[in-house]
Formats: sequence, structure tokens, C-alpha cells
Amino acid sequence: MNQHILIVEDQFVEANHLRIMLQRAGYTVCGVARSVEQAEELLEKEKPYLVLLDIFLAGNKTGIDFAVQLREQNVPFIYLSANSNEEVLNAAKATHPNGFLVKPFRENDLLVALQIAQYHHENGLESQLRKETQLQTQLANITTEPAGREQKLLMIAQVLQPFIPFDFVTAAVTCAGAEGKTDLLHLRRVGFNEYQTITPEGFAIIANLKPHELTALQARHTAPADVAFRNDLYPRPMPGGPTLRGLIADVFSMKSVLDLPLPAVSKGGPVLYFSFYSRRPDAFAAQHAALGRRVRPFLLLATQSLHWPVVNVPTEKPAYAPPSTSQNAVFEGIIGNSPQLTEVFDLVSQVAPADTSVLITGESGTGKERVAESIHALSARSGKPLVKVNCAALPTNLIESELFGHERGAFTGAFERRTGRFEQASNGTIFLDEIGDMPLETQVKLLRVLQQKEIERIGGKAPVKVNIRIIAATNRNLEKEVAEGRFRLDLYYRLNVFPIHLPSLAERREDIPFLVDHFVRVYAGKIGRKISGVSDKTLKSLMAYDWPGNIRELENLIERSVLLAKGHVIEQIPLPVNKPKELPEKTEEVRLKTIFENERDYIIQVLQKCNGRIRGEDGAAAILNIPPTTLGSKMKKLGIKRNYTF
Ligand SMILES: Nc1ncnc2c1ncn2[C@@H]1O[C@H](COP(=O)(O)OP(=O)(O)OP(=O)(O)O)[C@@H](O)[C@H]1O
Repeated sequence: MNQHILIVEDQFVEANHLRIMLQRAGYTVCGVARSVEQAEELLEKEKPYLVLLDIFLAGNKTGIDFAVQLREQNVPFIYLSANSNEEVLNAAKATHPNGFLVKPFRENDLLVALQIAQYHHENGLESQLRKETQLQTQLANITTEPAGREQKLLMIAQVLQPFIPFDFVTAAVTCAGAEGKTDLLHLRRVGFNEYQTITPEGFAIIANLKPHELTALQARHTAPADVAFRNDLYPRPMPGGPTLRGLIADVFSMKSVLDLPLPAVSKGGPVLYFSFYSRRPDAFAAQHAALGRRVRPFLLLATQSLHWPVVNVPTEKPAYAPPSTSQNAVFEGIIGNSPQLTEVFDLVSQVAPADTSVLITGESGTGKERVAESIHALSARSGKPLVKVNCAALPTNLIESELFGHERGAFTGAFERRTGRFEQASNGTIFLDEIGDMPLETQVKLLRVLQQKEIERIGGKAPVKVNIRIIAATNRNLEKEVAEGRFRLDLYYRLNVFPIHLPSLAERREDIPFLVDHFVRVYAGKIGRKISGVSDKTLKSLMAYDWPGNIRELENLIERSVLLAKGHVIEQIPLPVNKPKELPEKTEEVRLKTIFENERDYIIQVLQKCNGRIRGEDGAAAILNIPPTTLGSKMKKLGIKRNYTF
């Protein structure tokens, strides 16, 4: 295996020390770069297997700038850094490093970080390649589907979703032959695998545009020149009026965008492109752009049979069979459509068909078991058993016989031969809940199952081959357990091939109203009562509560309240005393700001920055790039007073 490592570190002593440690452990150091420029040269020349990357370097560019290139080229890297401020750390995190070592670190920390990075990179790469091949096939298959334009776009969106995390997509075609005219269609993600199609006319109604404003907006719109992403979208007034992009950001609260233009089929012919938007500010990174570039030929194939009015080809009559809803059905009982939860759905649908081990983390009651069930249900093993084991509930002296089984007479009291849970799960999935509570001795045996795919019954003469997929879950911090010697490092990184973290309920409060509705319906239905929901006041208090027990706690409270309810509406749910959180004034999901409010807020913000100055070089009008008189009339229209106190 190529073990060439590139060190990017501007401190000579530290770089030298690193080189010695690496060589001692059998690695080859293929170069030491002090700046990003040197690192770029060495990357090109030496093709390192892995890069150890300091953040602050000689020269203008930082390690974070270089990381973007590494990600694009799929070269794993580990940051080496002294304690940095939060902003730097967040920027570093957004490049998805394969490890992070805080200086000073011990030799052993370095070697372990290298092993983990290597292991994950190889496994990640392999499964990524497998998934990408699958994506390419799915895109190519869409070409021959007997479906209309909208339906094909929907299919394309569905197959791309696990790879490009978007909440809104615009598909457009511009045609030079039609005087630069653009035709477009938007899809808005409203749930897992659920999309709302928005026509330009529909968009105009939502954005409160008059027909001539919509025409002007589309005429101004140009196709992006290249694949690119931006993570800082915010509505800003433009001199020539709002842009399509600005309006989408404004009306639908989108914070980042990835543009993916497809190559023109013929010179001067129509250009089709996609703009993917996300509600998250840091949704897109170099690897999404790189993936976009790689799948462009397949996307082109998939979109070739789309007919757009602008290219003067009559639209096909849709003869469309809806796509399979099996994924939707699997996620049916998992309520919520917050970005955090839809991201979990995406991860589940990505990993389910592969046979990789999955580690689900999250606080108690966040739905880890539900997610494990979904993975199994969406996998090729769905017809086979899903065996659940709660490792915390098994007595230490029985855990091995429970998991691996025993032969008759293996120990006192073993009157019968017993088939262990692993064998029961043969050809299916085993769900090891609370894996963090597994005793160290059992962990060794589990490692053997993972490595050799075989178990040994207690008292057995020979190992037994098993074909199982392992899904593990824990509410513990496994990294901490490893550091404190309670969890084996080798087992940790074998299990942590595909981690899925479930957000706590407090992190996704916007899902609370949907969950409340769902549980009221379920429990009222069970006892045959007609209860329509909870009062506004009660819902407000539920949204402000901290939910230490997450969804399980919410479910139990609703069940009890349904039983105790006097009328058709639950007026009161007694919440355990914990300090209620200040509810944000309004969450994005509950109410979207209007363009009017956004423009007003933005102007006030700029005025505050300029201490109320309108004219002059540092005045608000210059920053907003509009004449002071226009700003004056805008302020009047938006009700912003000149003597606004800043
Ligand atoms: N998104 C959801 N929508 C509806 N019900 C949910 C959702 N997530 C979890 N639940 C319900 O909440 C309860 C707790 O879920 P689950 O047992 O999967 O949590 P867990 O994280 O495995 O908990 P623990 O760590 O305590 O084992 C279950 O009744 C489950 O059906």
C-alpha cells in the first residue's frame, strides 16, 4: 500500500519531529511544504496518500484553503493545529477532515489518527464508488422512462438527493436561438422523497410578483458559467431589481447554492442547468461540486429527452407511473421534516443498500432503534430477521452465551445447546443497542465477528461462519469511552464506518408540532376518542420545553394527556419542571419573512453599520449600491425613520 505522507507545516522543528515519528513507524515522508504554494507543487508531483496539514502557514493561504483542493481530489488529510478560535475551527470542520490533532500531541495520538483516517478513507472510498456507480446507472435509466418533463425532473432530484443535500432545486434551460429566453421549473423538498413542483407562475404568486416583474426577472437571469457553490446566500437589494437567486433565498430561506450547468449538446444550442439550494448555510463543499462534475455526462443523458417549450419542441404527454414509494413507506412513522431529520433520512437511504456496519449515536429516545429498523427494511436483507440486542440489559455473565450461543454441557447449567443471537440473525441484521455498555472481553469477540465473519459458541469445537450486518447504537460518547479505556479503539473504528447522529428534539423544535399531532392521532385512535389536537398555549409550552427524554418523553406525555383530556382539545400538559428555553420569536419554518420585511431589516442593518449615514463614501447608499435618493424613498416606503436610533 502507498504510505507516502506529505507534511504541510511551516515550523521547521515541528515538521522535522513529525518526519522522525512517521519514519520510525514505517511511513515514507514524500515531502515537507511550508506554504500552500509548495504543497500544491508536491501534491502534483508526489501524489501523497495522505496529508498532515497545519492550518496557519507561511504565505497568504491557509491550510483550510489547501484542504478544499485535497477534498476535491479525494486525498485524505488530518489537521494539526494549536488551539484555534471557534471561527477557524468551524471553517476547518466544514472541509470535512479525516482527523484533527491538537498540538502538542503524543506520538501514539498521531499514529492512531493516521490509522483511523486510513481505514475510513479506504472504506468510505469503496462504498462511495459503489454508490456513485449506482447513481450513474439510475440517471442513465431515467432516459428511457416514459415520463414527462416534470416527472423526469422529479426522478432526477430523487436520485441526486442523497449525494447533493438540497431543499430546493431550479432546473432551467436557456436557449441562445430563442433570444436568450429561459424556461425553468422549481422543485421544493417538503419531506423525505416529497417534492412540490413550482412553475414560474406559481413562483410569481408565492414571491408576490406581477407578471411583468416575472418576465423581467427571467429575462435578466443567465445560466451559470461553471460548476460552483456559494454558502453565503442572503437577500440583498440589487441595482437592477431582485435576482431570481436572491428571491429564492428570500422567499424560501435558502442559505447556500450549488450551480451545475450541463455541457451544451450542440454549439449555440440550449444549455440546461441545475441550481441546488439548501436551508443550511454550509451545505455545499468541494466534494459536491466535484461529484457534480463527475456525473454531468449521466445527467446530460437523463435530461436529453426533456422537452422545454423554449426550445420549441412540444411537451410530451406524460404517461407516468409514480416512483416506488417503498422508502416513503419505511419512513412513514418517523415524523418530522426539519433539515436535521431529512439529513438522517438521506444517510439512511444511502447506507441501507450497502452492507456496511452502521453506528447510530444520539441521546436516549431520539429514535435510534427506529432508524435501525429503517436501515434493515430498506436493505436487501429485509426479508430476513432483524435481531435486537440491548447490550446494557444483559447480565455480564450471560452476554456471551446470549450473543454467541453455547454447546450442551459447556458450563454448569447448560443443559441444552443454545443458538446465540448472531446465529439467529443469520443472513439478516443484528442491532446492538447500547454498544457502549458492552464489556471489554465481549468486545474482543465482537471484533472477531466483524473481521472474520465467524462466531465461536461457548464450548464449541470450531468457529461457525455467519453472514450478518451489524448496526450498533449508543447514547454514550464513544470517543470518550475509547480515551478512558472502556471501549476498544479497533472495534470503534470498525463500527464507525458509517456514523449517523440523531439530533436531540431540542435541536429540531420545528418538528414538535408534527410529532404532537401524530401522537395525539395515534393515542386518541387507540382508545376511540375524538381529539383534534392541543391548544395553542399548550403547544407553545411544549416547544419551549427542553425535552431531556426526547421523543420518547414527548410520546409518553401525549399518551397520558390523551387519556386525561376532558374535551376535544388538550388544554394542558403538565411538564416536569426544567427551565423553559426562550422560544425564538419565530422560527423559519413557522413563518417565513416577507421580501418587504427582509428588505427593511437589511436596510436597517446597513444603516446601523453606517451609524445612520446615508450619503458619502461610507454611507448606506454607497454600500447598498443605490443612489441616496432611491434609498430615501425606499426608507419612506418601508417605514424606516431617518432618526432611527442606532
Ligand atoms: N421521528 C419520530 N417520529 C415518531 N416517533 C418517533 C420518532 N423518533 C422516535 N420515535 C418514537 O420514540 C420512541 C423512542 O424511540 P427509540 O426507541 O427508537 O429511541 P432510541 O434512541 O433507540 O432510545 P434509547 O437510546 O433509549 O434506546 C419510540 O416509541 C419511537 O417509535
